[in-house]
Amino acid sequence: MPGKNDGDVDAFSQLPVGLAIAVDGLLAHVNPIAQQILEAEKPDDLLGRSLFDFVEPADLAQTQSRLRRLAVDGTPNPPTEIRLLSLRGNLRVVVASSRMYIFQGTPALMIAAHDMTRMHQIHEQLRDNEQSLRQVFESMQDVYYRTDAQGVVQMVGPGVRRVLGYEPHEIIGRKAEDYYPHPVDRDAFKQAIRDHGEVSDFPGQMVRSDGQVIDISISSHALFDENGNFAGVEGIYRDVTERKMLERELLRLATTDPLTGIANRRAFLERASEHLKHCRRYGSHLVLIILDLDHFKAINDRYGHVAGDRVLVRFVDEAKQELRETDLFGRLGGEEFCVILEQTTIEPALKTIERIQQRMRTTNFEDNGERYTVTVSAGGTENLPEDANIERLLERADKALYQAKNDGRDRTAWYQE
Ligand SMILES: Nc1nc2c(ncn2[C@@H]2O[C@H](COP(=O)(O)OP(=O)(O)OP(=O)(O)O)[C@@H](O)[C@H]2O)c(=O)[nH]1
Repeated sequence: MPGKNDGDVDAFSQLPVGLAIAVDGLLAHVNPIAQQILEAEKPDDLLGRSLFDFVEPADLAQTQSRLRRLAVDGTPNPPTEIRLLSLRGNLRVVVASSRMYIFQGTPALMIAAHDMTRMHQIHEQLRDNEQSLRQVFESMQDVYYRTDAQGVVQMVGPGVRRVLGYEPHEIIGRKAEDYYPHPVDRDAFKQAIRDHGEVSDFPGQMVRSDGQVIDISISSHALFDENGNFAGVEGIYRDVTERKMLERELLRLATTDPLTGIANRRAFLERASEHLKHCRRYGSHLVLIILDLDHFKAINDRYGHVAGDRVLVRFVDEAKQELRETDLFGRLGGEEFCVILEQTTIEPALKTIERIQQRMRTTNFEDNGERYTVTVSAGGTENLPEDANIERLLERADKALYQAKNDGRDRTAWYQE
């Protein structure tokens, strides 16, 4: 016998939602979309079966209690997310609401369900993607950051904890330049961004929360608003302190004489050439002197190579006592050294060298139970306007040194035309 609402069923069936009617908990009617949701080929596959056969076990208790409540007080259930299992065993996510209904004269339950499975899958996927992105972001060695046009930090990644020792919220809202020990570094960075719109591996330094200054490398680009106005900078920076330390150490090893710690031949000649260029530009004076230990071969032969090394190291220490920080001092090789005294003339230079020679005359060495001293000969020259390179001065100083050796050693000779 048709019930008073039965005429509606056909109309409901046209709705773009899944519709199911259950009498005594058993499915009595399903529309095509409900069929689709539950992956049934024909209504008969579903009719007569319990509603709860299709509810995912985890959602079963809650669904049963909601439907029981509806049967008691008759108030329609608001839309709620429920997980279903289709006939093929696939998980379907629906948002369902239910109400009482009279079906063929019998009290029944009408359930309308909106299929959210695809949406749910997209959400899950997005959540997974977001989680992986967050993980990447969290474990990133670099610090992501974004500033506004005034250089105020708008966003900073969690890497800042490791690199600068601050929590991201402590940095956000502050000026990026507050963390630069040298304002010129920040100025150079801003200029590069202005000139090129981006920088890659740009060097700089920052101060950590514990006060330690670290070396950083920045790769960033300028941001612009919709009107094309400069709106800030976005990019990453990374801590390169260790790399810089290694680079400095490599440079030190490449430019230092390992025995005495002063400049090696190559580094000395490079710096000497710079000095000469500077003197030529400003018409200033410099004096170049080669210092050579006397009869050094005999020291090695008599007391051994290690004793010879000790003499070389001691000589450098003694000479340094008489030289100024600004004087250039290097080892040309073997027992041959070179000094460049800037902005000076022969007279004061001679006095400096004489003091070095005097120190060596009074420095006693003791090996194999014997005490001995080592003397030093020197040959010097001044720069001339026509000196185009440092080799010219070295040649002249070498000739003067030869003269000093010939004249009896332990003395200084000056180059004469
Ligand atoms: N112990 C030591 N000896 C070195 C080193 N480099 C070079 N020599 C030695 O220094 C000696 C230099 O000898 P020579 O060039 O003949 O000069 P010299 O004996 O000082 O004689 P004059 O310069 O004419 O006074 C050689 O025996 C080299 O083997 C070094 O790093 N350590």
